[in-house]
Amino acid sequence: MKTILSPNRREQSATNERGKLFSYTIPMDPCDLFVFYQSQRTSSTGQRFYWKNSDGSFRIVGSGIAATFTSKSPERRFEHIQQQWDKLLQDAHIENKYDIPGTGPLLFGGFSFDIDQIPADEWSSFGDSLFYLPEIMITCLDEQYFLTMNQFGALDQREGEFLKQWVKQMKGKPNPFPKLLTQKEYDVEGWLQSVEEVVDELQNTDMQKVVLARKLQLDFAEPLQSETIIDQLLSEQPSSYVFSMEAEDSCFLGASPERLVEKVNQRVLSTCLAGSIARGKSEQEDKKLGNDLLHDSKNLFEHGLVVSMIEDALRPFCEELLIPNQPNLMKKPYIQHLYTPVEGRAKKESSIFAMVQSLHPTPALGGVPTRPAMKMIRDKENMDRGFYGSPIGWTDYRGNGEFIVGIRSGLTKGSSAFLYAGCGLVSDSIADKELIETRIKFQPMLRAFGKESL
Ligand SMILES: C=C(O[C@H]1C=CC=C(C(=O)O)[C@@H]1O)C(=O)O
Ligand SMILES: [Mg+2]
Repeated sequence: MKTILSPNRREQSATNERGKLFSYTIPMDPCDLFVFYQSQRTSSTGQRFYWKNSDGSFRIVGSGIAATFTSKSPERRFEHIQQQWDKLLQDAHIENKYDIPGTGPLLFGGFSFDIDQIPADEWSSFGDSLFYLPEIMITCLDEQYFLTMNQFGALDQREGEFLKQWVKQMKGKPNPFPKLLTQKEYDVEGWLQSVEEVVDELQNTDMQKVVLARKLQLDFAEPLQSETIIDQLLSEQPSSYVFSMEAEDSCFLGASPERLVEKVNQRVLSTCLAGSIARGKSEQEDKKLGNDLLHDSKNLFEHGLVVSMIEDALRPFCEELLIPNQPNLMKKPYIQHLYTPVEGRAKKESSIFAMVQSLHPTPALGGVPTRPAMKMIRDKENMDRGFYGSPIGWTDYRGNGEFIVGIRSGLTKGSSAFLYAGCGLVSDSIADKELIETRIKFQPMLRAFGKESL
């Protein structure tokens, strides 16, 4: 079981009990949220987050931490975060005239993949659950911009006006990458061996699927700055979610194609994503590969398990749930996936945290059945996934929110970076093919770190 939390973090957690929250939201002129993130480097490194949804219609950036939320009881972390959040909101003073999701007090953060894995040093700043209520936040929904300020103790509203003027004048480009010194692909032979052992289990037991991941390490000559990587992700992965969450000297970031769950008022959206193939070099080859994927029994099985699980997990929270019978293709640079969109109408009392808890991990990252698959991952992967493959996202004080699955992602810590990629193993998986699939999945993050390929 993990017990992390630096003294610094514990102190910040205590601010939750420090008194009344004052939160205040005002509209503002259009600005570049990413430039704002950059501009906060000197004042707030380690305390920033950035989020862009897949079509770019919703973006948020946060800087400074008004309160940190963690849970002392890993088994009950989802409820604990929710309880602390509800408690804080109970007597908060909120001034927000705008009925816009993602404005006003908002929590941004995520959960680790597996509370029972032995924690790795590189993830020490994140723990099992970590959420921030930002001091300053800019929200952009459909090109409408809002500034939210959160503070314990009365807020001087003139600060907001001052900040708005200041944001208007911001400019800048991120620094270039520091020099790459070494690159390490962890024990490929050992990983292939683990894949074969897992496949053997899948052929000889009731287990149907296990997702096995691996990691790469890159070491640079100087500390990494998260904005350098986000800048690359924003230009190279425009149709993915782009996210970053800093914690002390670390940052978890990536460009994920996979929504776990979105809830706005009662509308619920989720995504079943599993089954993969490369992109073609020509349009014709690309079409052929896509078509092969749509008819490939191994990939269809890998995908179908995700659809059934998501359906079962969301059903109790929804009055209505719509799921197509056949998957589509989702095409991203380097990769195409089998994709089934899910749409539902939430029951009035359904909370996004409860849905996240029930969905995590889907068989796109865990396996079927979940518990034995998680044990298998713990035993065979030889690493701590940390926040890789986990729910990361936001929820506002009105209960709207969105969480994605933190894949196509990596962690920076000082001058090192750790990149992660996994693949869904089923009984007819072939180890070498799965290795190639993980190589394709590393590609976007490698490029974001200035590397062409492995
Ligand atoms: C585990 C990852 O991808 C998942 C999501 C989509 C397709 C997958 C697959 O085909 O294996 C994986 O289940 C990853 O990108 O690290
Ligand atoms: Mg796969």
